[in-house]
Amino acid sequence: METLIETNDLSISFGGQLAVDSVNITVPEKHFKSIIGPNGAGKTTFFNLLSGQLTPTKGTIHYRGKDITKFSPTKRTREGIGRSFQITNVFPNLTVLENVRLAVQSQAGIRYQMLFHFKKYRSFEERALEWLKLVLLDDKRDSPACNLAHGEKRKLEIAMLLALETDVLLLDEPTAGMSLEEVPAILEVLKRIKEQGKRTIILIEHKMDMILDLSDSVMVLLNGRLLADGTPEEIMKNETVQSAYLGGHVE
Ligand SMILES: Nc1ncnc2c1ncn2[C@@H]1O[C@H](COP(=O)(O)OP(=O)(O)OP(=O)(O)O)[C@@H](O)[C@H]1O
Repeated sequence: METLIETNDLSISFGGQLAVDSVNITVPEKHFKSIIGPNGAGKTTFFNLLSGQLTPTKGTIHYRGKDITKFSPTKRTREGIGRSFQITNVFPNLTVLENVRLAVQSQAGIRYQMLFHFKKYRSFEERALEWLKLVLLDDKRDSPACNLAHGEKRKLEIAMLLALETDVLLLDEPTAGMSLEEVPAILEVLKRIKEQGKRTIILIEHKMDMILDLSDSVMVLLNGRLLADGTPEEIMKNETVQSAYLGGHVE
């Protein structure tokens, strides 16, 4: 598989403190990589470096062999790296379907065109419905977005991200703030996206047990440094990971 993303010596410091410290990773195409680590380990900062919200103090990021270290978030999305919150905010009074349709239109590059042919509009809507089906939210297609439960809103965000058709999906804790009942539905959505076999997924997740099955690899950050990077089995067996992050209590 072709390497999609490669970081070299990637580092950023805030006020002299290294939040991400010389991280080297490679992510192949169609790979599912999870990032774990305790609070303050640097996971979100690392994500912000990948998506372009932050510029590194040192090091580089390559995407398909191209140096994108200085690219803006918008330019990175155009290149193929999508992150859910880069999407224009969900419009609360529009329906679920309309929100996704707008994301489809945006991907087609006609966001600012007020009038277009009805047939084209229908094809955008059909495409939007496909994304809604993939995230198991098509039954809510006509609900205003503001009426969705928290878990459903996260599904909507994922559908809108999918609609941008980027090769890479950066998902920052999709289950955050969810009730226990809502978590399996998001897991199912992630599984479906993975099974489609089209995207490379990089995911931050605190609920480690839930992502082990899905992940091709797991990277562990601690104090900004890459403590380990390997298959879920390797990570679970890794003694440094067990003592440093898991407190030695891995079943
Ligand atoms: N903009 C910033 N300015 C100063 N320090 C920052 C900034 N962003 C992050 N940090 C610091 O960098 C370190 C890593 O934070 P980060 O949010 O990336 O960790 P995290 O692993 O995502 O944590 P959590 O699991 O709690 O979200 C922390 O010490 C944090 O205080």
